[in-house]
Amino acid sequence: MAEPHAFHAPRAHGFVRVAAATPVVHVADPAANAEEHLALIRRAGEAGADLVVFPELSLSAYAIDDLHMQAALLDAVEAQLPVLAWEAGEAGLAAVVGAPIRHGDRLLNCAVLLAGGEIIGAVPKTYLPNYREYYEKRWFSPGDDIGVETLRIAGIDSWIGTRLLFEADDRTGFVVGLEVCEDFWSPLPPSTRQALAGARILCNLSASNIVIGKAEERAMLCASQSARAMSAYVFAASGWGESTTDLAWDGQATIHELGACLASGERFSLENHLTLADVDVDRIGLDRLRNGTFADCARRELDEEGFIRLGFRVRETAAAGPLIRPLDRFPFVPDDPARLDQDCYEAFNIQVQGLMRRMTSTGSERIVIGVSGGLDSTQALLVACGALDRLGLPRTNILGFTMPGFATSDHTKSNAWSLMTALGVTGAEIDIRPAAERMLQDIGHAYADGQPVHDITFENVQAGLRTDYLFRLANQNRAFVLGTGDLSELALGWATYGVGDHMSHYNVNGGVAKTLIRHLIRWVAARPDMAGASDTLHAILDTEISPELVPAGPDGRIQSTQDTVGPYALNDFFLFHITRYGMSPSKVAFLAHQAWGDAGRGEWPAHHPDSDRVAYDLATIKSWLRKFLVRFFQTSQFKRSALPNGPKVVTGGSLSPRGDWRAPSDGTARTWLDELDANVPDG
Ligand SMILES: Nc1ncnc2c1ncn2[C@@H]1O[C@H](COP(=O)(O)OP(=O)(O)OC[C@H]2O[C@@H]([n+]3cccc(C(=O)O)c3)[C@H](O)[C@@H]2O)[C@@H](O)[C@H]1O
Ligand SMILES: Nc1ncnc2c1ncn2[C@@H]1O[C@H](COP(=O)(O)OP(=O)(O)OP(=O)(O)O)[C@@H](O)[C@H]1O
Ligand SMILES: NC(=O)CC[C@H](N)C(=O)O
Repeated sequence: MAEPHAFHAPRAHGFVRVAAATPVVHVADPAANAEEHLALIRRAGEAGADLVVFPELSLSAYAIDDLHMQAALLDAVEAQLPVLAWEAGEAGLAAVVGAPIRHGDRLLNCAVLLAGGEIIGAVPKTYLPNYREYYEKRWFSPGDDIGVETLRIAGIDSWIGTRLLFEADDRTGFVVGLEVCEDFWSPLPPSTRQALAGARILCNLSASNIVIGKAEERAMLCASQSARAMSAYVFAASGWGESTTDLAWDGQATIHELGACLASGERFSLENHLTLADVDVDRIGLDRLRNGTFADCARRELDEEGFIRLGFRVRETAAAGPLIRPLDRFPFVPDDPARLDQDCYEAFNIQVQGLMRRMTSTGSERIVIGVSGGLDSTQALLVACGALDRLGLPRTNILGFTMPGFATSDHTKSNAWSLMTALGVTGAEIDIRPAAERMLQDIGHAYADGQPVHDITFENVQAGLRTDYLFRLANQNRAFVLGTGDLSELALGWATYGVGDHMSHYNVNGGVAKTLIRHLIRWVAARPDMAGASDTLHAILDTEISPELVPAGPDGRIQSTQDTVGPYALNDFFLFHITRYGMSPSKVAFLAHQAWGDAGRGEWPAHHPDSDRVAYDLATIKSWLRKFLVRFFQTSQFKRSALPNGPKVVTGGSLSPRGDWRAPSDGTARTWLDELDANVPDG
């Protein structure tokens, strides 16, 4: 069978497969514990893991009190380390195990990294809990004074210290920092400095007894440490089998990345198990790079002694297959209904307050808007109603104009009228066709001679005239023109420049992606005070997206936006990953294929119509991504460089030249297209 293309392996795109292990524990029985470790290391290797992390003191067990001081026990633990190191090498991964280690005349509570048949190094616990139910200082010495020292263990020379990081050979960004349980309950966890020194995967080996409410506290700490230290955080706590003399153990295992939970394992299980996730160390690196504060903090906080990186080897072959981590099909639309509700609430209020502020500062009491019966002008109109309501101004101060042109359908026009009526705004109609015919005639366009020429000029004459009317109506009514173009259209340059729908006095939609606008309209439609407009809003949601600038062809097919620019679902996916993280096109294609390659896999946002639950194969993704790259990097920046004001709304970023996105208006897409062609197969 032919080898799958390297493109299909998560590893090729900067992913590291990580496992948090929850072994069944045997009290003070290192040989039995080692058997459980061996089984889990093998299983992790079979699952394609690069790193497996065991709990604190996993070889001895944690709650064994004075047995920690028994020579036979300590010898037995040491004896298992080379055995496990060999197995880790066989499995092609790095294993981090918990062990009591003698160093000079001290006993240290250590995390030990094993790989390639070797004991690579050990990191001692810095903060030993000695309060309430904890008595660790009775047996252990804190390791905070040990920077980097040699360690003689099981007859082998290795390294020990709190200034150790571990770096996989030939795997950019696979840099590991280790800490032990209580370390991350301290106000300054050692992993913070490890991250500042370059670790992207922070591991916590824990023996954290369970009491009610504690699992949530741990998850909160993991989420916050992964966010604050801009890292992945792997937490593995002891479970079933630890002594219940005075305490109980739930075996909590979680993997977080940049504040979000990628995986969390079953608690209170009686079986050995692994919690797996693919950590995106490439994304962590990209995020650190574009956040200067991280590097500034490293410069301030790291002293001259610094950290030593110990290299280790993991398997060279890269397994293809599905990515093990949550991946949103719609990066701007959360799948969780409660989260989506919250996002809609915030987005709508950001838009409304943006407009209110501009109205109060300019003393404007009236708004002029072109109402097409399409999604964008509908959303802008709803925002305008929200702003005027909150300002205590009558909705009749919103002057809505429907302006049929050569391709306006009765359907959208009647939706525009129903909407304006239901919302109680002042509606009016201006037929732009006579003016458009006159302009086409004046400029000598073939259409004026009766020829069916529907070129860009023909389109932009209509879009331009609408804008011309709106601006003059604004002068006449002491109003300002409300813009409607959304974030996705800005990314694609899908608007008529200057004298066209590109321009307005203030645009509330410029920060909202098209895929989110749909949900915002649905969210507003569900409000009790919107009952009168709800049917129309749903009719608008069900209408195919079209500029309606070119008349339908002989087959009756209307001008479809998505037939030309590609599905907004894909374009928004590309936009998010390219602008938020600066990911390369091949990685974006890989992620898009993982998210969209199989309609039956993963979550869909609430209310997403069944008929739209489609899949895109790699060839389709590649071809639309190519078009997106040309539009985004080459042909549309000049439109974004001259953008009306409007609020940033989504975390993905805004495209305002005064905000998140500055770029030259005379760039080329070549670098991105070359990368796409070099690294993405055709199918
Ligand atoms: N880098 C640059 N710096 C300065 N100027 C640049 C430029 N690149 C092109 N230009 C000039 O810009 C002009 C082209 O831009 P522009 O006039 O905007 O025209 P263009 O982008 O060619 O066309 C507008 C497109 O937007 C679509 N549209 C319009 C209105 C509403 C909707 C909708 O459904 O949302 C869609 C419409 O179907 C059409 O495909 C040319 O005259 C060109 O010379
Ligand atoms: N027939 C029309 N009457 C009034 N205004 C229009 C008409 N067609 C377009 N416009 C104005 O031009 C803007 C741009 O048109 P466009 O087709 O992009 O937007 P839309 O129809 O509101 O939404 P969508 O692009 O989601 O279909 C509209 O939002 C609207 O303000
Ligand atoms: N093993 C430990 O370091 C346990 C202490 C930790 N603070 C806990 O609450 O679980």
